[in-house]
Formats: sequence, C-alpha cells, structure tokens
Amino acid sequence: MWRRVASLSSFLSSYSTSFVAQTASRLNTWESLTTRIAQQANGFIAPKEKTPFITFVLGGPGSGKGTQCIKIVETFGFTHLSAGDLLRREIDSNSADGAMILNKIKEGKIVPSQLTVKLIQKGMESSDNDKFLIDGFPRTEENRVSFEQIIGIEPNVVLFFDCPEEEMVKRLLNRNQGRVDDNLETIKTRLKVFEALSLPVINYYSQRGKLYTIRARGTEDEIFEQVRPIFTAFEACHRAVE
Ligand SMILES: Nc1ncnc2c1ncn2[C@@H]1O[C@H](COP(=O)(O)OP(=O)(O)O)[C@@H](O)[C@H]1O
Ligand SMILES: O=c1ccn([C@@H]2O[C@H](COP(=O)(O)OP(=O)(O)O)[C@@H](O)[C@H]2O)c(=O)[nH]1
Ligand SMILES: [Mg+2]
Repeated sequence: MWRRVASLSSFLSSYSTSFVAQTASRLNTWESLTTRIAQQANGFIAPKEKTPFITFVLGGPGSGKGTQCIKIVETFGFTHLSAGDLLRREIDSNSADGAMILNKIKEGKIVPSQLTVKLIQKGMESSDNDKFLIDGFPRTEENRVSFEQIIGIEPNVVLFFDCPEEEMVKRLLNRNQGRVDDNLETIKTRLKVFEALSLPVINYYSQRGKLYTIRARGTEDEIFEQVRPIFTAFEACHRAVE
C-alpha cells in the first residue's frame, strides 16, 4: 500500500492551502515538511509487492512514546509493536530467555539485539498490516544494525519524543502500571543508557534526514497535534498514487 510515489512534489505543493498545512506549520513550514516527506517517499523503492512502511518511535523513558502510539494507531491504522511489551510478554510466557530479559529490564540495561529483533520480526510477520510503529527500538547502534541485517529494511520515519528529564522522571514515578523498572534507581540507569546509547541512534537518523522531533511537553492532545501532520502528509502521498 505504501508504495513508491512517482511524482509527489507537485502533488504536495498543490496541497499547501489545506487544513493540514496550517497544522504542519507548527512543526515545520508545510513546504519543508512536504518536501522532506516527498524525498523520503521517492527514496522508498519497493523491492517486492508489499514492503512495509516502518516508523521507529524513539525517546527517553517516560517521554510518552506508548501514549502517542495509541493515538497514531487510532488515527492512522498502524500496527503497534512495542519492543518493551514484546520482551515483557516473553517473560510472562516463561520462555527460556525470560529470566535474562527480566534481569536486564530490572537493571535498565539493553536485551541482546538478536532476541529483540526476532520478536519484532515475528510481530511483523503475523500481521496483515503493512504499516508498523516500532516503539522503543532501536535503543542502541547495535540494535539498529541488527534490525537492518535481519529485517533488511530501513525505517521510513523516525519520531523522537524530546522531553526534559525531570518531566520523564515525574511521569515514570506516577506511571502506576506495576512495572519493575519504574523506580528511581532503575530510572537513573535508564536515563544514562538513553544518553549514552540511544542518542547516537537519534543523531544517526537526524543525519539521514529521517528524524521528526516532537516537543513532548504539554497535554497528550497538544503533543499529538505535532505528530498528526507528519502522517497526514504521508497519507496524502499514498492517496496521490492510488
Ligand atoms: N503529555 C503527557 N503529560 C502527562 N503525562 C503523560 C503524557 N504522556 C504520557 N503521560 C503519562 O506518562 C507515563 C509514561 O508514558 P508512556 O507513554 O508510557 O511513555 P514511554 O512509553 O515513552 O515510556 C504514563 O503514565 C502516561 O500516562
Ligand atoms: O529494544 C528494546 C526495548 C526495551 N528493552 C528493555 O525494556 C525496558 C523497557 O522498555 P520500554 O520501551 O517498555 O520502556 P519505556 O521507554 O516505554 O518506558 C528497557 O529499559 C530495556 O531494559 C530492551 O532491552 N530493548
Ligand atoms: Mg513505552
């Protein structure tokens, strides 16, 4: 469905007086947003009939990734694959790796890449959808490379929820989902891991022109209004070729 688009730039520029344009101006100017998206869609060459459209959803712990993914799913029909949820499911199913995964999560450390990528791969293969939100992954450069090697596709879009540390800590301590890692000691490690290992991944995608940074403070709805124009523009690209 999300196939290569032949001539998007002209379509997108004629779209610039729409409601979407007004909304998009809060994030970027509409022109620069649509130009970027057209370039990315044009660079997306489908090697087989159904190549998935992949969005990586990144940000520190408590930045609101999961919360915003729910809204993206409701509005744009993506399938949500949270790497953390997939790993927690492995623990709950008493799999051979369960104890190791639990330890890593308790310590705020990163689970070996191959394992996480295989779980994501299974999630993608068991879905009929061709639009995926991969939430909380890749968290390290090694994660990123492993995904590219095993899945063989690069993300089309990378969202980065940029949130001040004190706000993330406050949210995590109030998350109230009974998670073993929502305690101050683990949170401190997770913030260090984020800075040391995850920020390089974010910088990598910024350099590749795939990064959309969202200011992740404010109400959930306010934050979603920064996210919405990105996917609206991609949908517009998609409709243009149907
Ligand atoms: N904009 C927001 N303002 C206040 N609290 C939020 C906001 N977005 C999410 N939360 C809350 O913060 C906590 C962490 O959000 P979550 O989506 O789980 O973040 P992440 O997946 O990035 O760790 C949750 O309890 C969630 O309800
Ligand atoms: O690709 C991943 C995703 C998660 N985790 C582990 O799972 C924890 C919780 O991740 P999740 O994405 O659920 O946390 P969030 O950022 O949403 O709070 C992380 O701290 C890691 O220990 C991991 O090792 N690799
Ligand atoms: Mg989450």
